[in-house]
Amino acid sequence: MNAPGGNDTRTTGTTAPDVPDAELRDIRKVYEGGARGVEEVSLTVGRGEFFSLLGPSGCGKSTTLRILAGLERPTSGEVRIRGESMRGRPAHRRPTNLVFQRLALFPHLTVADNVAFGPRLHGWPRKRIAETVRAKLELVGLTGYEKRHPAQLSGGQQQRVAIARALAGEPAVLLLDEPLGALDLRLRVQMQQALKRIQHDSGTTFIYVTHDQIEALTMSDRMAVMNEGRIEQIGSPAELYRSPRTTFTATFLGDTNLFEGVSRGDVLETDGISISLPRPGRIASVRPEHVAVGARIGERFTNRFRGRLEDVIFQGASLRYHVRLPSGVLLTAERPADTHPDLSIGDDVEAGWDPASAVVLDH
Ligand SMILES: Nc1ncnc2c1ncn2[C@@H]1O[C@H](COP(=O)(O)OP(=O)(O)OP(=O)(O)O)[C@@H](O)[C@H]1O
Repeated sequence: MNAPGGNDTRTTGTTAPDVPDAELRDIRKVYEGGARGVEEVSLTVGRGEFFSLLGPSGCGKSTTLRILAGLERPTSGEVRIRGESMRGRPAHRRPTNLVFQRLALFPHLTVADNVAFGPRLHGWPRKRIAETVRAKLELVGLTGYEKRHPAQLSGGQQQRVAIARALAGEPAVLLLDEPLGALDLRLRVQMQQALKRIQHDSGTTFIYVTHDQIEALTMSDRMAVMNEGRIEQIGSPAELYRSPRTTFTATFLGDTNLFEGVSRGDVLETDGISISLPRPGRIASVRPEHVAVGARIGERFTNRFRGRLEDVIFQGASLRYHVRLPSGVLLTAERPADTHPDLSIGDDVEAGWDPASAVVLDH
């Protein structure tokens, strides 16, 4: 039987396994000239976690990552890695490594020599270097490519070499800044799965910056949604998707029907309609997949309205419906394509949802 939190066999060194791999405490960064990078960012990333920083351009993701890496000094606050303060410690002496969108592979070196570069610089014994190169290339699925040069590899393969190289020095935390941003969509999806597997198999903690919601939702164990230099919410993808606390998180992670109005007990008066909520509140979010639509829908959808079907959008596995209510409110519903009711644009339809599927938001 393992001690609490002590079931991680991947622990290296002498640090207690329950010490988180990375901690940011009240980090604030004001750039020279006064631009605000981040404000009051605090987060804790555990051993072997795949943790993402997600948010729109300029929200402070890269600033946060660069502060962790030691490439940027915080104006205030503290960075700890495996329990140790990183204050005053330069990037090359931190147990972290960085992978960027733009690869920095050495074009004149072979794949094996690229991966061996860091360990050689640190004077590792030859046998250990050879074993590391073998193991890391196996990890990223590039056994047999040792003697090739970067120019002889596809974009995805080059990115795998960059990951193998970044993992060669056994960093405590691998920091990845939009590493798949330059790849086309198909390759990107393939590489997302590959990266997730590499992270899992290596047991290394990954902190991953992306502005792509799907990427963060599909890859992360936990994630932080960032907005204007602050963290809006931290949680597992399912928690954040199902129970967003703010309008920003609800709308940034997937689509939603948002209602804002006057709260009267559990009823929200909004834009000429009244809807029942699971608890009192002024703002509520209802995901399209929770909205039923049909000529008639069941009694259990107590929030039930008649309207005009304005649009039916085929999305492959699902259909998206837009229903305009007489009050002008537009409801979006999404249903599996194989269960779609026989409806045409212009039809008078019912749309509605069970009050329990609404989420009341803070602001
Ligand atoms: N070197 C710098 N000097 C001044 N301001 C900066 C600097 N780097 C970033 N900023 C500002 O800090 C804020 C956060 O930038 P940051 O690059 O961290 O955002 P981001 O979320 O990574 O954005 P993107 O997805 O576009 O890379 C922005 O307002 C940006 O203009």
